[in-house]
This record gives sequence, C-alpha cells and structure tokens, in this order.
Amino acid sequence: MPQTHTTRTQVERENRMLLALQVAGCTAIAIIWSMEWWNGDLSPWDRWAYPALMVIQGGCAALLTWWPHRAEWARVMAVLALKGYLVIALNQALFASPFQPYQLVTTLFWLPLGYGTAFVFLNLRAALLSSAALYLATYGTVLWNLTWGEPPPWPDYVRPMMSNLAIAQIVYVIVLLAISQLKASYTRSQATVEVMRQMAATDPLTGLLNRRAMADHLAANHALVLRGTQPMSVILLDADHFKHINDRRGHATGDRVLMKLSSLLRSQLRTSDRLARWGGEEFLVMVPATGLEASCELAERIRRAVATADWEPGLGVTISLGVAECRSHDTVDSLMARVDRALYAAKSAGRDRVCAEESDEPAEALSPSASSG
Ligand SMILES: Nc1nc2c(ncn2[C@@H]2O[C@H](COP(=O)(O)OP(=O)(O)OP(=O)(O)O)[C@@H](O)[C@H]2O)c(=O)[nH]1
Repeated sequence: MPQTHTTRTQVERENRMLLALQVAGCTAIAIIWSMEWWNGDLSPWDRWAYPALMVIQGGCAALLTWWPHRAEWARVMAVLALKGYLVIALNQALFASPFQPYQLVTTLFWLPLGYGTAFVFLNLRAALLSSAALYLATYGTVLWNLTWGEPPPWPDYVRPMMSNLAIAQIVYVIVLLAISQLKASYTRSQATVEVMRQMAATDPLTGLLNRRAMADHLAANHALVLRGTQPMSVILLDADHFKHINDRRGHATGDRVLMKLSSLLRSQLRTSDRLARWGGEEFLVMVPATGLEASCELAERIRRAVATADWEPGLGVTISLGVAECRSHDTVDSLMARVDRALYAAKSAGRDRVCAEESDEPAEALSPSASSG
C-alpha cells in the first residue's frame, strides 16, 4: 500500500533523526559536563545525572542501530529520560538549599527541548500527556510551594520569572500542537498524492502499468540504449479472437481472461522487465538488457504458458506476439511501429505464434507453429 510505504519511510527518517540527536546529545552533555567540572560549577546531582543520561542515550542509539524493530522503545526512553532529568534538575535547583540560580537558569535553557522532542518522536496523545506531566512536575511543585508550603528563600526575580515561564511553556506547547497538526495533514496529503500517482500509472482491471506509465519507462530505457549502455527489446502481444470470447461468453468472462492473462504474463517475467496493458486486449513487455534473440525465446515461453494454461472449460485462449529490439537510430515511435508490424505478421500468419521484427539482421519467427504457418 502506498500509504504504508509513505508512513514507513517517514518512520525511518524520524529514527535516523533520533539517532543523530542521541549522538549530538551525548556530545553536548560530555562538553557541558567537562566545562562545568573545569569551572567548578558541576552540581552533585549533575555529577551522576549527566553520565546516566549519556548511558541512556547510548542505549537508545544502540537500539536504533541494531534493533530497529525496537525503535519505539528508544523513542519513549529518550523522551522520558530527558523529561525526567529536567524535572529533577529544575526542582533541585529551586528547592535545594542554598538556592542555585546557575543550575536553575541552565536547566531552563533545555526545558523547551523536553516538549519539542515529545512532539517529534511520540504520537500526539503521548506527546500531550507527557508534556502535561512535565509541566505539572515543574510548575506544579512551584505553585504548590508558593500557595501552601513554606515560601522558599528565593531572590525577588524568581517568582515573576517562573510565572512568565509557566505561561511561555503553555504557548510553546500550543505552537508545537499546531506544528504537529500541520505535519499530520502534510503526511496525509503525501499519502493521497502517492495513491493518486499509483492510480494514474495503473490499469484498474489488471493492476498492471498503464500505457502512460509504460511510455515513461520506454523513454527512460530508450535513453540508455542511445547512450550505448544496454540493449532493450519489446514484446507486443494480443489475445487471439478476443471479440469471440466476449461475444460468446460475455464481457465478465472477457475481463476474467484479461486478469488471468496478466498474472500468467507476470509469472514469466523477471523483476527488471516491465509489463503494461497497452490497450484493450493488448499487452506490452519491455525487456531491458536483452537482445532480440533472447527476447524471442522469452516471447515463445510466454506463448506456450498461455496456450497450455488451465482456462475455463471450453475456453481456449491463445496469444500472438511481435518482438523488436531497439536500434541506435530508433525513436520510441519507430520501435513501436516495428513491433506492431511484427505482431501484425504473427496475426496474419495464423495467430498463436511469435514473430520477430523484420530487419536487416536475420530474425525469423520462432514458434514451432510459426514455422509451419
Ligand atoms: N471484456 C473486455 N473486453 C475488452 C476490453 N477491452 C477491449 N475489449 C474487447 O476486445 C475485443 C478486441 O477485438 P478485436 O480488436 O476485433 O480483436 P480480436 O477479436 O482479438 O481479434 P484478433 O486480435 O485479430 O485475434 C473487442 O471486442 C473489445 O471490446 C476489456 O477491458 N474487457
């Protein structure tokens, strides 16, 4: 499903981002740790909390690298570790005696990161819940202490600063919420675009490429042929007397035949080959990196597979096939004109056979039936 593919790509991108953040986080903590230790500002709490955070981040990085199927754990662990650290560090700074302004301010620097990472790496519900918990655990304790507890001996600027920050963090969460909504709608439109892109390239009855999509593949491979990078052949095939099947057995049977035909064709091809429904009961196979002779052999294999398939009782289905190889002077149109002539030759020669293009090089009908027909 395209939507699943889009979502998976996005998850992989987020995991890579999380891994980069873990590495950056570990580096940042190591630098801050050494700077504070050097300046004598390292608090007793940070002496242990910094290495603990680094170990947790290293664990998340290991999970993301070696057990990507456990990436969800790494996301939750990384976000909770950061939030837990911020809550304890902030409360320590505010309520430790003596009051520690340096630790308070340096912790507040990082507080927005606690909210931001949650909205990036968790789903919306988890991000909101964990942000509410972070908010309550930081400002709730301040409010509780100021309202009911023993007023801490803070300098005058701390109370207004904390009130200001309490409001700023609410605004911060609202902005993050808006961004995550935009992100969700962007992801949804990406998925819709992907579905529409698929629909524009697919034949609804058989699920094969349609003519427009095949034309793009032909143009791309034709360019490679012109550069001399690799050969390319095409096989144009058409169900024989298909009108009779429709007329005698009804349109629904005709549709079933086309569907079975497409899966039979698919089963005979390599993944590098391209198969399209070229028109009503006409299919086109693009065979990259393959010359005329090998493509004729493939066409013959396909013919035989169809002729000997287990069709509905009384319904013998055969196909005629034309094969052409792209030459250096060919345009896509001239190549298609030649393969069309080859198909016409197969039809004229009695159907249920393979005919190679007419060319200056030796190329002849390969089917056993063709040689007799
Ligand atoms: N059931 C069904 N029939 C289709 C579809 N598309 C085209 N057809 C029919 O395919 C038939 C093609 O008929 P013709 O072009 O006369 O070719 P034919 O009867 O196969 O004869 P030859 O190609 O000469 O062997 C027509 O009756 C179309 O209506 C489709 O999607 N479903």
